[in-house]
Amino acid sequence: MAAPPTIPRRGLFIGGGWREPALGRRLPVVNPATEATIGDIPAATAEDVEIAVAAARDAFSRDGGRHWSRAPGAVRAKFLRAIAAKINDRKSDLALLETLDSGKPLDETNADMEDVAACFEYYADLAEALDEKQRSPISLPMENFKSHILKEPIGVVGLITPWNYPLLMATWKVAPSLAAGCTAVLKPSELASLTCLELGAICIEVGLPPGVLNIITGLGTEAGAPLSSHPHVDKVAFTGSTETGKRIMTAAAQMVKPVSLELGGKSPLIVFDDVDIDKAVEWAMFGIFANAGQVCSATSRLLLHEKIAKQFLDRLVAWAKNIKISNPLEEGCRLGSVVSEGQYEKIKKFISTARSEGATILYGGARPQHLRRGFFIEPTIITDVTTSMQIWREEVFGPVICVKEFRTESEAVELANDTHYGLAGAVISNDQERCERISKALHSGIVWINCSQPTFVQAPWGGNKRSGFGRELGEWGLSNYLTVKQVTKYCSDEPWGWYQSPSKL
Ligand SMILES: NC(=O)C1=CN([C@@H]2O[C@H](COP(=O)(O)OP(=O)(O)OC[C@H]3O[C@@H](n4cnc5c(N)ncnc54)[C@H](O)[C@@H]3O)[C@@H](O)[C@H]2O)C=CC1
Ligand SMILES: N=C(N)NCCCC(=O)O
Ligand code: NA
Repeated sequence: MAAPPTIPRRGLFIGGGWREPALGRRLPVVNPATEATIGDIPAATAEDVEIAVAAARDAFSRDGGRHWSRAPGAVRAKFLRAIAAKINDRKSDLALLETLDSGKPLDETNADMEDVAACFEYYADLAEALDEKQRSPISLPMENFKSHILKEPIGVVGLITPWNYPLLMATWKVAPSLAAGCTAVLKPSELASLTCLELGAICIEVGLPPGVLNIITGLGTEAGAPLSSHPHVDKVAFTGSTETGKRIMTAAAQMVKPVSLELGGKSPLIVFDDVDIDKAVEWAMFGIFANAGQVCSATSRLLLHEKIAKQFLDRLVAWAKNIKISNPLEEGCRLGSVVSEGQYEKIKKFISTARSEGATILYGGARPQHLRRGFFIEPTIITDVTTSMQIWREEVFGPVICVKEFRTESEAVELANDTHYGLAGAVISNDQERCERISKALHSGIVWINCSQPTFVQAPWGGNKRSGFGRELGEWGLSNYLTVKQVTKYCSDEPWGWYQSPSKL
């Protein structure tokens, strides 16, 4: 097991430097795998939001935007690449900090740090490519006119992010918004902010112009809410719960401020009877037990063809028993703790409600016996589920999968779409045409075929229905932070000639 590092004591990152919160308050940092308090983070309030937004506004318009918002994309790309390089240099200490803060297995946080660096690199490329896309002509039906397009940064953006992939979810917003030329105020989750604060330290090291990125930690109600309603914030991008998403959209609506929302999910995984059972079981496990199921796209509803259901569940239980559940710093850990006591209690409540509604806890459902402290929950498999049960309808955000059987393809699709959410869906079958049909029939923004969860920075990410709207990642992620301006020019020497000219006399 790696030695725990000391937890850096940071301030709020505003205007290029550290600053104590106006009210001087701090919040404890809890390691959920040990329940120990291991440090603290600043607790920003509306006073700090004012200062951070002012710093971002100033950075947006300083020197007419010459050094950032109107600079060539290549200038911004240099900073994004420098950040990526620092993330790579510090990969293992960042992974360790994030594991201590969130309970995620070290192998997962290491992979996440690689994704963080790759995301900064990717948007550096897109920032450069943006220069070539400027002034693209629009063809008009009148030759007296010429028109072209400018893609401009939307302004100051508020980025409010969750704890499940603390630095990665922040990066999905920070990298494209800075690539676009926006300046930003990031508000990470109070449950896991350590690595986002380290991003502030990295911004200092690479000499990012002051105020381009500001990072304020604190509670949602105290720091997130004033950010989402701030009149000088031009857009809010949010990932988190559907309830908080509604609040943010309501606050933003008062100023007709655009929002993009990446919210909860209850995504299905459909398994047909023509599959290699063990391969399919492993994807089903990855879809719900990776990151202890605290994934918005987790495939938490398993739909099994009745012909293979029994055999599949036997193998699923056998594989689940084999998962290494341990302190997330231990080598080979595949299931750490969940993020907090609150989340732990919430998951246990979901399991007890399922039981009292008549479902069967086929496997798991409790604290692993060998772990006395920490917010650990066994991988949990729930059967005998009806479509009116809470466990079928609501997002658990824990290592809990519920199972139903189906007979026909159309029944599978109907069950899969029986949800208010629409983030992701997955199908496993050897019949490629069937997979194609199902990928069209699922009401979701993401479909995985013969897998669940692999995520690539190049491909669009986001949902439908109550999973939100807007797409992150890929070129869509950049468009989120750009506005499109048309510039139309009259280029004839002739007068317009609509009104009659008065006589000259
Ligand atoms: N879709 C996803 O990726 C996530 C979904 N969730 C779901 O949400 C449940 C609750 O978890 P929370 O951490 O409480 O999620 P949350 O949605 O409240 O938190 C996400 C972010 O929003 C901020 N926030 C909270 N209230 C706010 C407000 N009124 N205005 C502006 N910002 C606000 C939080 O401080 C955090 O930075 C989880 O059990 C899970 O079901 C949680 C995290 C991520
Ligand atoms: N990096 C991977 N594999 N997944 C990201 C999931 C993002 C989310 O929960 O919103
Ligand atoms: Na924590």
